[in-house]
Amino acid sequence: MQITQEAILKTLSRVQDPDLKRDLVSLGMIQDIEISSDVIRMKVVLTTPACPLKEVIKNNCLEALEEDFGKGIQWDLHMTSQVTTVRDATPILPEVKNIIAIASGKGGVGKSTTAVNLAVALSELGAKVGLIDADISGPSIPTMFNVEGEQPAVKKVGDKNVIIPVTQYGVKLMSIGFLTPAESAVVWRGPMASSALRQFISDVDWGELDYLLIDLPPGTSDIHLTMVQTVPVTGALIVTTPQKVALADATKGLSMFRQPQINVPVLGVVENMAYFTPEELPDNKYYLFGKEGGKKLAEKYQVPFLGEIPIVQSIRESGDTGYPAVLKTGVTKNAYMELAESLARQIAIRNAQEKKTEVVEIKA
Ligand SMILES: Nc1ncnc2c1ncn2[C@@H]1O[C@H](COP(=O)(O)OP(=O)(O)OP(=O)(O)O)[C@@H](O)[C@H]1O
Repeated sequence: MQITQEAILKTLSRVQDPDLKRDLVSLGMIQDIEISSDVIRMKVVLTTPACPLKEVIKNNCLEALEEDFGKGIQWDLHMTSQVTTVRDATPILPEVKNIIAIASGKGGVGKSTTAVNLAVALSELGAKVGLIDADISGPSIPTMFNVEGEQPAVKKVGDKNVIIPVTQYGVKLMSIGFLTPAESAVVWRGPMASSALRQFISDVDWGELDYLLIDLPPGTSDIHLTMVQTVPVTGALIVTTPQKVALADATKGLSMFRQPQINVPVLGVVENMAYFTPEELPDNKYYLFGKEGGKKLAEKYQVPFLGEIPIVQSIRESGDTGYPAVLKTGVTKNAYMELAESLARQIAIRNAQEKKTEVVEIKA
């Protein structure tokens, strides 16, 4: 068969993205085909740099091309990515593609730890990432990133002052902890906390981001409502531990996002502290809080189960010293990297299959 752009596209229209269940050509993933006498180059544009199926897709393309055009041709497939979005260009966060809420029902289940390690993992995988610490009365992000005491700069854009986020480990950060001394016990009234979150969303110079994660306070609160009233949230990740009391609260959290008037897609459930493992013996697993509670919750509510994070001493130490566990090697790094890939994958699936989220309007 003669090798033309049309012929190549026809061949590759047989190859499907395994997650999106559509062919690569109609998804616009095959770009910039260059045919020369010794090599044929093209870009394969994936939906996220964190795509765990990169190799599978590449091999499927090469197989189809060889099948149609025979062996002996040198194909150069440049696997690249452009994170997808369903957001419109709005005045609020126009360059932010996906806004992801990290929520839990119960306090202390490791929501902030998960948010921190996910943000760093996504950045390590090549995405542009921001993280808002929306836990206004108990901010922990500055400590977990070892940036306590940092003060974000302010710059003037037109007649408006905008805050420059603090950047650490490749992630842009904003937290009330940067604006109030850590030891001062600020009692935030609901409206003040809500206005702080609104400011973090609209008065911070976030620039271009693939993923902006919002680490919410536990439970369901005014802050949750403020978030969904201020920006359209792409989806929510629910963090839980396996024991019954945590699962009952996680169910409430999950149901809140699903209420018809809120209607934020739940991207999945992650089970933190799923089992204890000594780092030097990662095959030894002790199910201190019961087994597979998060998984069963995900099954019951028909949302994806995105993975298990074990209890490991170094995860706690990493939080306290401000050097996220995902930056170290070993069992914890792998767990968080896999979780980041699963989350990015669910965001791409959600963007391909579901409508954009609308900002919630509360009628008086
Ligand atoms: N997988 C884990 N292994 C070991 N320790 C963990 C793990 N996950 C979280 N922790 C530790 O548990 C404690 C609570 O975690 P974290 O602050 O992330 O919880 P949270 O759900 O965000 O809490 P809050 O309700 O205050 O928002 C911290 O000391 C943290 O280091």
